Amino acid sequence: MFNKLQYISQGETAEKQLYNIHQALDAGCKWIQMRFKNQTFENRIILAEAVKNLCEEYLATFIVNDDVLLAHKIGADGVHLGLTDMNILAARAILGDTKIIGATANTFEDLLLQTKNGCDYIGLGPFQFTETKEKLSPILGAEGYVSILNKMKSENITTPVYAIGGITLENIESLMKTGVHGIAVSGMITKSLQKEKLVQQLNDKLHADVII
Ligand SMILES: Cc1ncc(COP(=O)(O)OP(=O)(O)O)c(N)n1
Ligand SMILES: Cc1nc(C(=O)O)sc1CCOP(=O)(O)O
Ligand SMILES: [Mg+2]
Repeated sequence: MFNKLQYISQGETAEKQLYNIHQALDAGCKWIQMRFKNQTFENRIILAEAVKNLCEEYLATFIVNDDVLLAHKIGADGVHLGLTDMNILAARAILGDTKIIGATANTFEDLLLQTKNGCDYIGLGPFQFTETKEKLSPILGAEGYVSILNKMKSENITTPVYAIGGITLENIESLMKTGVHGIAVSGMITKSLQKEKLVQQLNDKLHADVII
């Protein structure tokens, strides 16, 4: 089963991205999504190669945001695709069955479509406002997760769901109670001055027994 904590990278330059990813790995993150927007393919491939090597060294899973062809070219562990990115079926045809394909959802209808198309996990959000992403979909709040996760249960959909968007340490308990498998975070880890302690605290909360 997938790790319960996914770190999504930040950084205006390739150097800053690599630094942030290295810090997250040193702090104990075992799943990295490289999110490096508005860059040339060449810049992204240079960074992706370096991140792939680093993740191999740290025995971490490495997925690429948005770009199926880049993920395929460098042999990443997978991709994360949003509602306006490449379709999951098309991505599966390129990457095959062994690679991870994550998909974004904001509603139960999105989730139904993405799971029918065979994604491996869902990134469901945003939980709350975040400055990390522009053009956010409507905010779900804890109630949104309860409603969507309950519908999933009644339809016997078992694809793991990751909560995303503005998540802080204080939110984890209530989010885990909704039945999500884990969380995907960017700002919280990137900005932390005590990353190792934070990742330990996150993992403790993510692995605590919750009564749903
Ligand atoms: C785990 C996870 N969930 C959701 C997203 C958002 O993907 P997308 O909607 O394609 O937006 P961008 O990240 O591409 O701006 C994600 N990246 N990861
Ligand atoms: C990349 C992304 N996607 C979102 C969605 O709702 O689909 S929210 C988001 C940003 C996640 O970063 P942070 O933890 O800093 O808020
Ligand atoms: Mg995208």
